Amino acid sequence: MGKLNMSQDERQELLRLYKDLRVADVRDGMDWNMMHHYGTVHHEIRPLYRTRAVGIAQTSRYVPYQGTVPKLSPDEYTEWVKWYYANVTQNPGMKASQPGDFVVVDQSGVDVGILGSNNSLQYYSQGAVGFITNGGVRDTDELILQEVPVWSKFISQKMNQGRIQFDANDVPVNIGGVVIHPGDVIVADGDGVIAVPRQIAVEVAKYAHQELKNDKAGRRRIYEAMNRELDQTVI
Ligand SMILES: O=C([O-])CC(=O)C(=O)O
Ligand SMILES: [Mg+2]
Repeated sequence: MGKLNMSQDERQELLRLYKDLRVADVRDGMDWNMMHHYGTVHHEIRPLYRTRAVGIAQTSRYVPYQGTVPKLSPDEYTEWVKWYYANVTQNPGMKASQPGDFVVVDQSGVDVGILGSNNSLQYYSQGAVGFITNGGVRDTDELILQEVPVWSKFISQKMNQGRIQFDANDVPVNIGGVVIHPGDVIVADGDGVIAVPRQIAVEVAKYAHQELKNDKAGRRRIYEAMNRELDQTVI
């Protein structure tokens, strides 16, 4: 698969349209486009902490390691791990290409913490806005401290070597029952993750905003009746 063919104009427009939408609004916008069956990533994929992120999918896929681990001394193993990360797993793998990327990782169910506090911070510093994997994350205390927004299926203590290998970048991947294509819009918050196919993203945003607007007005009336101080969710 080649590089994503998306103009900067389209990218900026999609990011602008989705910036303030809640996952629930986007869900509604999909329903309003007869996409009831699609977009919602399985609810077992959860945020590490309460946060939100909106970005454009940058995908990569990993599969179980098909080789064997040679019998090595600990010092030889240090070298082997370097070789493994440079050639089999991380370095040829996930990346952030540009600001606004949502890093989407299909790790084929392998029990490793493919995302940790180091690699995710690196991609975050390069402009990635969020991370989702259908597998594990590790270094979770630091991920929370660093405020890197991550959604995952589980926490895993394990490193990659001997367990998982890189397969492909920029391909459609199955994340929690949704095929996420490079260029799809990803919205994630405390309610989980939803992916909007790029082809319908403008239409979906239109009706998502309709729902958000109605919801704000309705809750604002209740706030006022309660004499409750208004916050940014109702103004
Ligand atoms: O090294 C890894 O594969 C994942 C990790 O712990 C990190 O990036 O901090
Ligand atoms: Mg680490």
